[in-house]
Amino acid sequence: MTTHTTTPVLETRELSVQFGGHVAVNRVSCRFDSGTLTAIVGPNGAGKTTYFNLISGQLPATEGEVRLRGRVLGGRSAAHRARAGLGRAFQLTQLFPRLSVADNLRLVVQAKLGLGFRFWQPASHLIAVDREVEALLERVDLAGRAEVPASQLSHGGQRRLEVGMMLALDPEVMMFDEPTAGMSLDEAPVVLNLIRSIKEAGEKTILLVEHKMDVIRSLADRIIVLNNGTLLADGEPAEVMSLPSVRQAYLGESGEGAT
Ligand SMILES: Nc1ncnc2c1ncn2[C@@H]1O[C@H](COP(=O)(O)OP(=O)(O)OP(=O)(O)O)[C@@H](O)[C@H]1O
Repeated sequence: MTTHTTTPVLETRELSVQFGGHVAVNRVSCRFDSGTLTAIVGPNGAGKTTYFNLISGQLPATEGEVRLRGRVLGGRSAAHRARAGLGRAFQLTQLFPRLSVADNLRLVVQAKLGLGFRFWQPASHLIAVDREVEALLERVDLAGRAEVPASQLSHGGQRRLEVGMMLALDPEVMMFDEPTAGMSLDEAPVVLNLIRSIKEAGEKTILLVEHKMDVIRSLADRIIVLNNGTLLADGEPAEVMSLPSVRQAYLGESGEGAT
């Protein structure tokens, strides 16, 4: 049995949720450390997004706990968990569609800096906010679209803006649920390179739900495999993906997509 001497950044213990008679996530215990990127994989309906929802507080657990730096988050709301350091790039639910791209980011930056939404601010605060917004626009490759309403961005642009909003919060834990889904071939690398650079900086704990094997191979230090809500395997990517039980469950008996 592995013994752990340090407190992980994030931990789930026996985390479970049941919908009616169906156990969608079943006693999943996992630890996630700083500077690591863990891919959460599994077949459709395995419980990946539900596991994310339990961690981020979108969904209350039936049993078990989520701990951030050792502290049980209990029934804390998603907003509380975000403030505590659990960030998630949502799927287009956080944007203010009529506000410009820059203003969407500005709202988050102001909230993060504790400036709220007061109209009158010292000039030094406004300059700091503008600088931060400009840097974020560059990072998500939206500098050229800064004044466009968020609703007019492409799907991929909106998803990049959401990533920017999560970066603006600068949470300790960053959760990405299929971050390149629906993106064009030239948009996806922007997000993948961004995730890679965050990982290489080594300060964040990154969780990634992803189906694409090439993305997983290029980014993940570790894979956890869910199947029918249960943790099937946990370890180094090549090793885990070669396990017969994983190939059977995740890739199907044909082994399609295994390479
Ligand atoms: N709110 C809910 N009410 C009832 N059942 C739910 C709810 N949310 C998820 N489920 C069920 O829980 C199971 C896990 O769903 P989940 O979306 O987490 O799977 P997933 O691994 O993310 O799948 P996919 O790869 O297709 O996105 C599925 O059987 C799903 O139908």
